[in-house]
Amino acid sequence: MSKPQPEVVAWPGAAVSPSARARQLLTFALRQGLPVALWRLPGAARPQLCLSFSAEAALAGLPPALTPEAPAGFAFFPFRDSDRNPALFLPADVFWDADRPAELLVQSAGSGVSQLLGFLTSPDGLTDGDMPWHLSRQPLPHPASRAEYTALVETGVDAIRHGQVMKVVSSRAARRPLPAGFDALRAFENLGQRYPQAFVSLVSAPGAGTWLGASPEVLVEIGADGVFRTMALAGTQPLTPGMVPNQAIWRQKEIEEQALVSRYIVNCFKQLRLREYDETGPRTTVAGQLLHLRTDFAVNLHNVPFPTLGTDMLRLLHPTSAVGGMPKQAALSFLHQHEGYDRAYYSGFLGPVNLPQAGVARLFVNLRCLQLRTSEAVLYAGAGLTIDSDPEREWNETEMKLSTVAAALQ
Ligand SMILES: C=C(O[C@H]1C=CC=C(C(=O)O)[C@@H]1O)C(=O)O
Repeated sequence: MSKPQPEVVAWPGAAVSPSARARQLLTFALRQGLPVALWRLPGAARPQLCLSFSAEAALAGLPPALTPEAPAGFAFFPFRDSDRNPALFLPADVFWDADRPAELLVQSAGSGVSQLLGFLTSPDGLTDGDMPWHLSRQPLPHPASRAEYTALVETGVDAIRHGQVMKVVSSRAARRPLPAGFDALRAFENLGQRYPQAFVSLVSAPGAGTWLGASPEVLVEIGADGVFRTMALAGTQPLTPGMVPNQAIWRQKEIEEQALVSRYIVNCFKQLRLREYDETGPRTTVAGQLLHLRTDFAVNLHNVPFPTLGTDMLRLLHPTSAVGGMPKQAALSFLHQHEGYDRAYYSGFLGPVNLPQAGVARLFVNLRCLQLRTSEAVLYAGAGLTIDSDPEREWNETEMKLSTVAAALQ
């Protein structure tokens, strides 16, 4: 049976700016206690939004299927699936694209749609104060002090030296007060301007809270061109003034750290017995004020008949060794035992599936992100450890990574 096709409905209210329309849609969702996601794809000028009429329907359990027949919506997946951090897939009951601001794509006419259209007809003057962002009910994560993080790095290097793991990505949370008059939508727009090549997102959902981020890392992409893509992104150094990115020099530590991520991806292809992939890199890539090493992997699905490749690879890849480590299970147990806080949705994945076009999926690793709480933000960052890691350098690296999203708090 074919999927029901969404209907185009004209925006019922005044012809205000795309930003004001996004605020109206967000406000409607939040006041109704519904999940909502707003995102701006890398290189795109304007954002897109997806809203679900039921919070329960967004509780997914499994990673999404990435086939054209699968439901359209927005995936929001934690680092580890648990009752505390449920795996979400926000069905696209309403989809809005700021490139076509006067149109709403609705899945089926019903009471949710009538309420939304009623609200949009007379939304009254809205400000951020009117936006009751969803807040996580989980305890605030413990922010690691410099001494605690240093001890974690030392324990990680020891575990590598003793052969328990080859690589592990140790991370930490940091808490920052929200500035007076903080407006999450403006912060999202600000991140979009600062980081044109990032996947910028603002997701608010019951149970998960509200998350804002600017990710540089594709987890799985199936493009309109029928090409499956993923990347191995690791190794970090600052982009200093006057530096030419493709002349950056990398130490053996970063080369090895990134090569392990590439090897992990190649192993996932091997598990699926797929040999026909293209591998390009590693090359230096810019992510805000940072440089990383990146290898791109691509499979042309027109030439390789493998309809479930996206779904299968997503399930094998997450969490990659760019956020967990190698071997995967040993690294994850190390983190569970020693990291000392709940990553929640940091280093999970997120992005649109079959939205708006069936067969297209864009999933990113949830990096360079923060979680909103009542009067503060929780920021997250990690750094890949190898046998050559130096605790002070790793602390500085997490500081640099935190400053990517901290820019939204200025
Ligand atoms: C884990 C993070 O980054 C990953 C992606 C790129 C470079 C990384 C690194 O150099 O350690 C990490 O693997 C993070 O930003 O929190």
